[in-house]
Amino acid sequence: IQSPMDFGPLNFLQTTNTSSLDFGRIVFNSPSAVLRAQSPEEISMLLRFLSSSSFSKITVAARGAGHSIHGQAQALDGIVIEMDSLPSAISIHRGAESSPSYADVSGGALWIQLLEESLKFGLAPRSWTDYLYLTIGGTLSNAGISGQTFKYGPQISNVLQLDVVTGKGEQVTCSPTESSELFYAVLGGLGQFGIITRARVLLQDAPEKVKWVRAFYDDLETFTQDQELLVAMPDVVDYVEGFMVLNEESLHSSSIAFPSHVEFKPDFQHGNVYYCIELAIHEYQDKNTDAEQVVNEISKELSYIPFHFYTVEVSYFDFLNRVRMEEINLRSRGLWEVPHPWLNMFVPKSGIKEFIELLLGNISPSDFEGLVLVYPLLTDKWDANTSVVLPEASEAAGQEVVYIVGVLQSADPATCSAECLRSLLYRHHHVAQAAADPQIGAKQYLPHHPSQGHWRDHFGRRWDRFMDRKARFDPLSILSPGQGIFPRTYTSIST
Ligand SMILES: Cc1cc2nc3c(=O)[nH]c(=O)nc-3n(C[C@H](O)[C@H](O)[C@H](O)COP(=O)(O)OP(=O)(O)OC[C@H]3O[C@@H](n4cnc5c(N)ncnc54)[C@H](O)[C@@H]3O)c2cc1C
Repeated sequence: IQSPMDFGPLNFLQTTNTSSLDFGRIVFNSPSAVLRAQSPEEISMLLRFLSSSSFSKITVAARGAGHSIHGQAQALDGIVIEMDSLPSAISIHRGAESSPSYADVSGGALWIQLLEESLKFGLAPRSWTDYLYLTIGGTLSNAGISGQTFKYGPQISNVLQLDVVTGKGEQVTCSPTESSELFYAVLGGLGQFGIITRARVLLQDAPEKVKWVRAFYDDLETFTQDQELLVAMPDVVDYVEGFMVLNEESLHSSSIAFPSHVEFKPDFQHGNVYYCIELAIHEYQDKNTDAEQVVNEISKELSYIPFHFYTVEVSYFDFLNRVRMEEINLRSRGLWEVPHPWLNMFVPKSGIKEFIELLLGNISPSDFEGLVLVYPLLTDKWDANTSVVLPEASEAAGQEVVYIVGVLQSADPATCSAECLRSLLYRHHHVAQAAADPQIGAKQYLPHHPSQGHWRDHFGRRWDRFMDRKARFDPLSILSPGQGIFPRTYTSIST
């Protein structure tokens, strides 16, 4: 950028503390300028200018909360738009008989803000992420998954309408019936087709309380069988997740938000690994629900290690905001702002055993720092028109169980040097590559790939559609360069 004045009335900052930083702390690409946009019109003005200037090589990344791992919201020598500068503009609409309740909310607002606002009306979104300090636009650009996904689908299955500024600078309102190609492209679209400035998110009645259960297992097969039993009961169960218990520390750190004394004392010698199922049942004061009884009945159906079944009751807000407690704890120990070489994979049910073996062969369970999440999703709750790709075998088979495995590892520089971090990244890359083999048939969630060839493999038979959508909505490849999918094109287009 020669001078900020080149862009007329837009006010640029040279840089901010956050524009080259993300949660991963692995990639630090500096932009040339930062726009703290005040309105979608400013974003549109910038993108219109860039796509009509034939000399421009400048790229643009929307930055939500910057909770990516590999610089996906960064723009080397380009422009970062910090989306938190837009007014959060949350408005709640209560539905009548046949029309659903929904919220209109800025793409730059955080899910926690939407939760706080909607709870004032006794309403809340149906589908969540585990952590709420992420933006609406950031998670909708990926999928947005958590323990409710088996029941309601990912967050991208719970959106009625979007306002988007395309790579050409056009401001478009889109939905399943209006500019539907753009609507589906943007959902799970990795920021490649447009910038989400407003989303209309489905709401439902919020429960007051939640019965939150943890049950422990000493073998993978029983653990996954019980998880699959639970996701087959969407009428009674509201949330299902699970995690691996690899060492004492992982047992302790995962229990911070769970207010119960857990008596479980596993023996980690001889390479033993344990598992924990987490489930929740909503409690509504004004509906005739007896969550306690539901929990009792469910406990009879499950095959956990005898007696290691723990129940607590917490407010719905505290339940949804549980990871915040872990964040506060980790921050107090200086362990939040450290590198995070995370790997997330969708693994078909048929390959989960082999995948866990592969993973265990490539991590060191005794000193693993962080959490490994393992829980099932049901593919029929995902819309194949969106840009997310699930494992292809599962897509073909209609309703099917796919596991999400989240290797949420921390690399504290005090114990893990730069060399150690490189080695963790290398091992995760190796796991991702080996698991993509048809034998397991896994695909990355929140994907990160080193070359366009890898991206082509990632998208598989959906690659042509992804490219067509790019040509249509961001033909100069201006948007989200940090994903590393398309190189910037310099020729101008007529708009
Ligand atoms: C502690 C933690 C917990 C997490 N838990 C979960 C979880 O439970 N489930 C889950 O699904 N994910 C989870 N994630 C991952 C998270 O959903 C993604 O990293 C998501 O991208 C974060 O949103 P963000 O606002 O920080 O996005 P950013 O990192 O800022 O951006 C991500 C990508 O989206 C683009 N983008 C950002 N805003 C917009 C917009 N408005 N319009 C278009 N493109 C945009 C960016 O350019 C970038 O390419 C977690 C991450 C962390 C760090």
